Amino acid sequence: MTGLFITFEGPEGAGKTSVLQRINEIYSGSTQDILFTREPGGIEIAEKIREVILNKAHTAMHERTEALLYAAARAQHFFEKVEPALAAGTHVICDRFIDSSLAYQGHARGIGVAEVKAINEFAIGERMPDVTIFFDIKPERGLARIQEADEREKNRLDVEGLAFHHRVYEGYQQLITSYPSRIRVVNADQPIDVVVADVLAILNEVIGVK
Ligand SMILES: Nc1ncnc2c1ncn2[C@@H]1O[C@H](COP(=O)(O)OP(=O)(O)OP(=O)(O)O)[C@@H](O)[C@H]1O
Ligand SMILES: Cc1cn([C@H]2C[C@H](O)[C@@H](COP(=O)(O)O)O2)c(=O)[nH]c1=O
Repeated sequence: MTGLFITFEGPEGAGKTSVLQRINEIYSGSTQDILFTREPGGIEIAEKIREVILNKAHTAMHERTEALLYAAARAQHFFEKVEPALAAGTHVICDRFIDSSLAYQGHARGIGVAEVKAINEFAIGERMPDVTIFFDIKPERGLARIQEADEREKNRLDVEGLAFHHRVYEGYQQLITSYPSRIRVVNADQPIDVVVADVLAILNEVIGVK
């Protein structure tokens, strides 16, 4: 049986990475076979593309270049790491996937959701996640968390203006309406232990208890 493909999505500072790390610790030593990974990145070639996309010095990057680079990183990561794991029966939990491209490049950058979906179909075919957990937090709250986190270096997208991050949030709201059975919404503006518990409840429901 193939594994389930689960993605975490949401605005900057929503807590996706922190919760993924906590879930990883909770599931380590369990009988469940789960691979934790992230986009853009997750494997060497895609991590190199990540450095190019997120480098703050690359202010001249055209939005179409950006969309194509995310799709290229996704193709490499998907075919090299995600697809083989799913085929071997391993569940995959990925920090960001195609919905990020649809919300950030398609909606917030203004390229168009259908256009960005089309280049991603070229990159990875029509594969969508089985389940997506949306970490719901208003952009101001998420960005404030990042500002407070001294250890975190701000990347080229973090430093976009608030209006951009509002459009990202709006893009995600449209995706939630478009994919009501796939996208599950968790209130990410709660203490991290509560967010972890809410995410675990969904994971236990879809992949079984740890
Ligand atoms: N529930 C929470 N309450 C308060 N602070 C939190 C919570 N979850 C995460 N944080 C803090 O917020 C900051 C951003 O968290 P994290 O990197 O996990 O978010 P993210 O969704 O992965 O962000 P990005 O997509 O921008 O990388 C970190 O400093 C983290 O410690
Ligand atoms: C996959 C993907 C990501 N992005 C943006 C979202 C974030 O600003 C960065 C990734 O940084 P993180 O700390 O790992 O969350 O990239 C995007 O715009 N489009 C995408 O497809």
